Amino acid sequence: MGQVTVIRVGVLGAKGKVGRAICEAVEAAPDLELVAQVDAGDPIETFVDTRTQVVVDFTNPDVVMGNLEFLVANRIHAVVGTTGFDDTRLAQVQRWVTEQPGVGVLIAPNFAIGAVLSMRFAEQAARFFDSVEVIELHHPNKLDAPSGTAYRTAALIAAARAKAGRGPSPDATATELDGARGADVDGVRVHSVRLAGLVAHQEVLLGTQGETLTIRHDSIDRNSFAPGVLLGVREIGTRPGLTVGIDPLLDL
Ligand SMILES: NC(=O)C1=CN([C@@H]2O[C@H](COP(=O)(O)OP(=O)(O)OC[C@H]3O[C@@H](n4cnc5c(N)ncnc54)[C@H](OP(=O)(O)O)[C@@H]3O)[C@@H](O)[C@H]2O)C=CC1
Ligand SMILES: O=C(O)C1=N[C@H](C(=O)O)C[C@H](O)C1
Repeated sequence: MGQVTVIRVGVLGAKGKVGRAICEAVEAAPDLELVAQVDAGDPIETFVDTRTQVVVDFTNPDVVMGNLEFLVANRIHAVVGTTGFDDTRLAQVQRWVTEQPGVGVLIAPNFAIGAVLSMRFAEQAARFFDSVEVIELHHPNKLDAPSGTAYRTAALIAAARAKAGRGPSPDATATELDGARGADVDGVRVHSVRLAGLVAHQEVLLGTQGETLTIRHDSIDRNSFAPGVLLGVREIGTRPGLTVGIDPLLDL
C-alpha cells in the first residue's frame, strides 16, 4: 500500500458554529490532521508553532483580512469561508499572494455543493427570463446582509443578463417604504430574511411570459459545508495564487 501524505490543518474560528463542524470533519478524515484550533483571543502564531500547512477560516468579516495577511506572509495556505469579500478586498489578497509565490488562498462564498450548483443554474437561466429577484434566508445570528452567497449569485446573474443584452427587470414601483424592494446588487433585487430555526437558504425567482422558475437551495445542517471545505484543503497546495469559489475544483 502507498503511504498517505497527511496534511496538517488548522482552524480559525474553531469555536464558532461552522468552525466546530469543520474541526469534527477534519478529525474524522484519515488524510488530515487537526494540529491547531484558534478562536478569538488565541494567538494566531499558533499556526507557525504547530507547522500548520493549511488554515481554514470561518471567523467574521472584521478580522479575516488580518488573518489572511498573517497566513500568506508566513507561507501558510488558506481556505476561507468567511464573508465580506468585495473587489477591493480580493485585489488586496491577490497582491499578498503575488508577493509569496507558491502560496494558495481559496475564498468561497459558499462551500455547500448544492449552493454552488444553484448559483451556476441561476447564472445559466438568467438570460431567458424578463425578471429575476433573490431571496436569502438565514439564522438570526448572522452579522452580514445580504449574504455572501446572495451577493455572488446576483453578480453572476447581472453579468449573464448584461452579456445577453437584457435590461433591468420590469418594476413599476412608484412609491416605496425604505427597504421594501430589497437591496440593489448590480441591478438585481436581493431580499434578506432572518428567522429563528433557519440555517442557510436561498431562492432565485425568475419570471417571464406565463411562467416562473424557482431555484432553491437549503443548508439544513452546517455539516453541508464540510465536504467542500475538505476538498479545498486537499487541493489548495496544488493551486497557488487566489482562487474564488470552488467551481474550478469541481470541474464546473
Ligand atoms: N462560505 C461558506 O460556505 C460559509 C460561510 N459562512 C461565513 O463564515 C463566517 C462564520 O460563520 P459562523 O460560524 O456562523 O459564525 P460564528 O460567529 O458562529 O463563528 C465565528 C467564530 O470566530 C471567532 N472569532 C472572531 N474573531 C476571531 C479571530 N480574530 N480569530 C479567531 N477566531 C475569531 C468567533 O469568536 P467570538 O464569538 O468570541 O467573536 C466565533 O467563535 C461568517 O462570515 C459566515 O457568513 C458561514 C457558513 C458557510
Ligand atoms: O452566515 C452564514 O450562516 C452563512 N454565510 C454564507 C453567506 O453569507 O453566504 C454562506 C451560507 O449562506 C451560510
